[in-house]
Amino acid sequence: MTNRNLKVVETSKQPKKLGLTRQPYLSIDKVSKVYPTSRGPFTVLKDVNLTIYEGEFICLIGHSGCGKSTLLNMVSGFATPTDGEVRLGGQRITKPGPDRMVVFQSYALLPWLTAYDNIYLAVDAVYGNKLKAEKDAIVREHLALVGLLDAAEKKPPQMSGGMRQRVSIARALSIRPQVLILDEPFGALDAITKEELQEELLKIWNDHRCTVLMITHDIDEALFLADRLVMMTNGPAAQIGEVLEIPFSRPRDRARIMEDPQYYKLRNHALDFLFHRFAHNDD
Ligand SMILES: Nc1ncnc2c1ncn2[C@@H]1O[C@H](COP(=O)(O)OP(=O)(O)OP(=O)(O)O)[C@@H](O)[C@H]1O
Repeated sequence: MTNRNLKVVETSKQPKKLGLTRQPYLSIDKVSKVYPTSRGPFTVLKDVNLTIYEGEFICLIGHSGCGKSTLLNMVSGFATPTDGEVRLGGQRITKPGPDRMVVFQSYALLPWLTAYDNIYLAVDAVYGNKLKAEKDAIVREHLALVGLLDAAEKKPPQMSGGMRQRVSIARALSIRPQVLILDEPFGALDAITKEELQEELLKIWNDHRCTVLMITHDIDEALFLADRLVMMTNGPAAQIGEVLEIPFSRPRDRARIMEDPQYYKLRNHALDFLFHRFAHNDD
C-alpha cells in the first residue's frame, strides 16, 4: 500500500525550509562498500546518496544485515567507502574525529571506571589543555543533563541499562560533537526506559541542536524522533529506497502525535516498505 498524501523525498532532492535554500552539511555521495570475503568480494552498499542538513534529526531503518552500521561507520570514519565519499562541511571524512561521536547499543563504557571517570576520560582526551576544574565542570554539567549527578561514583556493573546508556550519551555530548551518531542506542532497553530516554534525547537535541544520525528498528521511535526517516532496501548492494518526511511540529508530544491520523499513514507506509515491498525472510 502506498499513500499519495505522504511526502516521500527523493534522496538527491534538497528540501527547503522557510523559503531558504539550505546548504548540504553531511553528504553521502555515491557511496559503495565492498568487503573482501573468502567467497569473493561482497557488495554491502551500492551508490548510496543522502544529503543531510545541519541540525537535522535523521533516523535510518532497514532489515538486519542491509548495511546500516556499515553506512554509519563511514560517517564516523571507522570505515572508508570503496567508492564515493562522505563529506562533513565540505571536508571528506577519512578517519574518526571528535566532531562525530558514536553511541552504541552495547554502551561501550569502561566497566572499571565510574560514570564520572568514563566521561572525564573523553573530556580529557579532547580538551587536554583545559584546567582540571574546567574539565570537572564539563563532566558534572553533562551528568546533570542526563539526570545522573547522584550516580557519578557508580561503575557500569552497578547501573541499570538505562543509566549506562545515559552515561554513554552524556560522554558523547560532553565533547560537543557536530554530529551525534546513534547505533540502535535503545534496542536493549525495556519499553518504559526506552520512552523516557527518547524524550530526554529529544530535549537535549532541542537545546543543543547537533545533527543526529540514528539507526533504529522501531518505526514508532523514528516517527517520534526524526525529521526524516531514511528507509533502506535489502542487501546485497543495498540502497536508500525512500526518505519519509516526518511533519509533526516540535516540541513533540507523544500522545498528541499518536492521535494524529497522519501518524498512522506514515506508520503504515513504513510498515509496507519493510514488510511488503522489501520483506526479509530472516526477520
Ligand atoms: N568487516 C566485514 N567483512 C565482511 N562482511 C562484513 C563486514 N562487516 C559487515 N559485513 C557484512 O555486511 C553486511 C551489513 O552489515 P551491517 O552490520 O552494516 O548491517 P546492519 O544493517 O547494521 O545490521 P543489523 O541491523 O543486524 O545491525 C552483513 O551481511 C555483514 O555480515
